[in-house]
Amino acid sequence: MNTTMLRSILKRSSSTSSTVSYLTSRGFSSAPAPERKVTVLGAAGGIGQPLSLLMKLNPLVSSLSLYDIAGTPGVAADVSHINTRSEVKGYAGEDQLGQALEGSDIVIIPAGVPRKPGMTRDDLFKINAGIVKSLSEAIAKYCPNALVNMISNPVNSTVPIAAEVFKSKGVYDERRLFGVTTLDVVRAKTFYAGKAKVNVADVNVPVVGGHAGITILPLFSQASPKANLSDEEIIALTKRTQDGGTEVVEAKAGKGSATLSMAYAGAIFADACLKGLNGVPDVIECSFVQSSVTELPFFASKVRLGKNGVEEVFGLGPLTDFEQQGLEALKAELKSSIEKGVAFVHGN
Ligand SMILES: NC(=O)C1=CN([C@@H]2O[C@H](COP(=O)(O)OP(=O)(O)OC[C@H]3O[C@@H](n4cnc5c(N)ncnc54)[C@H](O)[C@@H]3O)[C@@H](O)[C@H]2O)C=CC1
Ligand SMILES: O=C([O-])CC(=O)C(=O)O
Repeated sequence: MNTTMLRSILKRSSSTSSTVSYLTSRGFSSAPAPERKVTVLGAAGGIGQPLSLLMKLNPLVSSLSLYDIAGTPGVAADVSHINTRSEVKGYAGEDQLGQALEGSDIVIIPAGVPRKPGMTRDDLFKINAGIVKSLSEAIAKYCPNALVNMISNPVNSTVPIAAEVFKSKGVYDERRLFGVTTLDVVRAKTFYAGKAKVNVADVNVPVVGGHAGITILPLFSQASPKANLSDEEIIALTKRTQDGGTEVVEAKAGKGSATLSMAYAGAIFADACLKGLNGVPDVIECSFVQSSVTELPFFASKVRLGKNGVEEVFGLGPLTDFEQQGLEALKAELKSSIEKGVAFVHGN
């Protein structure tokens, strides 16, 4: 397939979603944009590979660094043949991690094990906490100013782990650490559009809280365009959004969790970070960040992205009784997941 054909296919599909505009409106040309290095840690994995592809398509990226413990030379060679702006380099094994990270503007982390049916995201803590801790130590050493997009689960704990590592190394800046919750927003938009029978490209739904089960709180009362959905429909949409990850885990029946939709969501979020860094105004996404929106130290809500990362954390806005109950109900679990991450770094 040549570039013209691919562009025309993407153009047609873009009529259903404005969020892929970076793939379409700017086409594949090298729009004048500053040099930006994006590094993917876990680039040979189920998320890492399609995410690397999507980042290769992003004209805001000038250097794409693909790191994994193994398998990255092949992924990098493959992706590097795509005729877009960025130069691609693959790095495999810990002794190449420093080189992979040096000079990064954004580090995206989908490294770690995924769920199998019957597991919760917290069941991944045992393995992924250690992976995230050692990768965060390397980020602190080699690219302490990078924006970190944490995908590895359990996000509710891995983000606090990264924060504690950065604090212990004296490089923590809360504006530069993000838990990627974009997939919850992507799902909420899709499910809402289906139920409300509105064009999915026009839909916006904030999703707040965290990224596991009931800690995922979509605010359908703030969804646009407005639709007249019954209480039962809102309850069902909320539950489906909260269980979206499990829906995929069960459908994949032991072969992992969401990878393609997550790669899409991760590419959307990284694109928003790049736009913010480049000074594009009013870039707003939901993300799990250090927060004073509630009494919890980390919380997902809408944030404005800018040249320093998070420029503004937005409050929750008016909530319905149902959403208020959901908010109160999620706090205990989210608090204990955050504390578990903090305790892990401090060895207790
Ligand atoms: N935030 C979110 O919304 C979502 C998060 N996830 C999470 O993303 C993570 C990755 O999922 P998949 O890509 O499906 O898993 P996968 O197993 O297909 O890929 C993970 C990759 O990480 C690599 N890896 C392991 N240790 C590493 C290390 N120390 N340094 C660098 N790379 C390392 C592995 O070699 C593998 O290539 C999981 O923890 C999963 O739960 C998945 C979907 C959505
Ligand atoms: O459910 C999982 O384990 C992966 C994930 O975070 C998601 O798909 O939202």
